Amino acid sequence: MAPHADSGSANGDGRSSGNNAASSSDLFAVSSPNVVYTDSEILSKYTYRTTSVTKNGAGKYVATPKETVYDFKVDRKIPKVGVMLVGWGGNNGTTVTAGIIANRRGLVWETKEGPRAANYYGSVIMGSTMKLGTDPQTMKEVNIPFHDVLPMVHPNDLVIGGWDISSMNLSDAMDRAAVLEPTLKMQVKKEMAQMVPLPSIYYPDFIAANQEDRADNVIPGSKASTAHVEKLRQDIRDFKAQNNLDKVIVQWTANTERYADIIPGVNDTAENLLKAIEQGHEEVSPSTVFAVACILEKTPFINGSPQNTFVPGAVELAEQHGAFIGGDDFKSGQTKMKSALVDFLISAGIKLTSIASYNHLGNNDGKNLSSQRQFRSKEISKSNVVDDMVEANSVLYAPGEHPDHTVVIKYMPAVGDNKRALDEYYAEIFLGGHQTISIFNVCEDSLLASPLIIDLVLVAEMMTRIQWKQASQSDYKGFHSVLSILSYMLKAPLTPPGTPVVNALAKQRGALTNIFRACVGLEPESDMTLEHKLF
Ligand SMILES: NC(=O)c1ccc[n+]([C@@H]2O[C@H](COP(=O)([O-])OP(=O)(O)OC[C@H]3O[C@@H](n4cnc5c(N)ncnc54)[C@H](O)[C@@H]3O)[C@@H](O)[C@H]2O)c1
Ligand SMILES: O=P([O-])([O-])O[C@@H]1[C@@H](O)[C@H](O)[C@@H](O)[C@H](O)[C@@H]1O
Repeated sequence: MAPHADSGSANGDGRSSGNNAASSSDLFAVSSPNVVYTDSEILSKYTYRTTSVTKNGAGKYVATPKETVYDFKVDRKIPKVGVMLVGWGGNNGTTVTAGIIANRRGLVWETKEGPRAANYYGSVIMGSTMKLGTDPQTMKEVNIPFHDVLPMVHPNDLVIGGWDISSMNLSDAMDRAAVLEPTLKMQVKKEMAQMVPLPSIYYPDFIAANQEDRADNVIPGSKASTAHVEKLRQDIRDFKAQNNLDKVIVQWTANTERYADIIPGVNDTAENLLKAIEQGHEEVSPSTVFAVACILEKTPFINGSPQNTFVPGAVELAEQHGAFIGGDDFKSGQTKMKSALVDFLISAGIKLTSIASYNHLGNNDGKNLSSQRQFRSKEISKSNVVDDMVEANSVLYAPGEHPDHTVVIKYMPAVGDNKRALDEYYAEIFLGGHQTISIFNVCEDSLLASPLIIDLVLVAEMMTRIQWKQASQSDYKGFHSVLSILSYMLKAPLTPPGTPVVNALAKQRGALTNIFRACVGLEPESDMTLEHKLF
């Protein structure tokens, strides 16, 4: 039976934006000489204001305000978009698929707390708002749904497909995942039973040996090959054609792999990586093969897991082909909390001295992470999330000084997908005092990660329709291949080579918000509210 994708047709009484029409925000228009709406584009002239800081001969900082004028161009036509998940049959893959079907059909289901209706809670794009501005009469803030700031795809309209080394159809896999209420599952299982993951590549050494019993849906070959790259490229082309799509976005939500060694002559450059794949080098991981296939297909590829999929050769290849990549590791619960709490403590002048992060979970992800080499990938992504905030505060921390930080993950099958996260934050406060913050956080991991999968698709796709140039230039071009704008959804944000990593959650959200605002000629969100102070 040919693998089936989710239909993606926006029917039923779920909300849909209606595909393939030039979309204009019904909610607002910007009235400015710097913003022009045509039928197909939004053209805006944006003055980007920053402060350049240098040191003079006396070692004193000199802060110089700087202005750069950019022209942005947004394609208003909302395309028909497909998303292909690697690891489609997993907890996240089945959950996000069921969630989109439930929203598209406006489903309601009974629970012991009463009826529950489909929603997109936990999606920053679908569940949050941004300040548009202030009403001059009432002096009150006017906030709009984040999704309405630019002509973005609606998740109800996404067509879903993907690959898995497990042949289980999505309905049985949803049962295996044990994430959703039976009263919801019974309403979507018929559609999901028709969805069967495409066979995938499987190189046993990269994931835990305990995953072997799932691997009954495998493309022949246990190491990288050009044939594997070409097969995956063909899969993408077939999916696009079969579903009459304008675009496809691919996301890795398969198991966490061990780190790949970075080997000069093997994966350090684009040329060497392609040659290593051709030669079947055993240090090229399945996720890197997927990344290469997507780059060559100019299909955005996002890594939702912590392994170093984007070896230097893969990044260089993406840059050469002008293809978008993003990652790493969905920032869903314990780490999301950490990236907000650490920012709060340190920016409040409280000297955080130790962070103990423990969690246990019982899903297949936890089973895979019970293997040391796969855990190490996750330990890295969960540990580095405080670095930027610590380094930014030289009042509290001497160069090289940082809080103690430990990460522990244990596999406890009994709790399934409902991860228990226990954190202790210990800090020095005024006059030798201490503050101890203990958090017990039950994260239903797949219900927290699935909305991020949606956000990553919507933002990555939107970025394919945004171009820029400096006012003095003639030709527009796309953003850099490494989509650091995705950082808010990721634990270990990938950034263009040589650029800094920002983990502070508020800064990440600010970047996403203000870049999208700039694309319609609006100034960054400012909480100065001078209009409420200077009168
Ligand atoms: N809150 C979260 O759930 C969360 C947060 C951050 C990161 N992640 C990461 O997301 C990934 C998926 O999480 P999950 O809970 O869905 O895990 P899961 O184990 O339920 O699903 C992973 C799926 O990937 C499949 N798979 C493994 N290797 C594959 C390959 N080479 N090609 C295709 N499919 C393959 C497996 O058969 C399985 O169905 C994990 O790497 C996890 O660490 C999850
Ligand atoms: O909650 P969070 O730190 O963002 O991320 C989660 C970890 O706490 C958990 O141990 C791991 O199994 C999940 O894949 C995910 O990474």
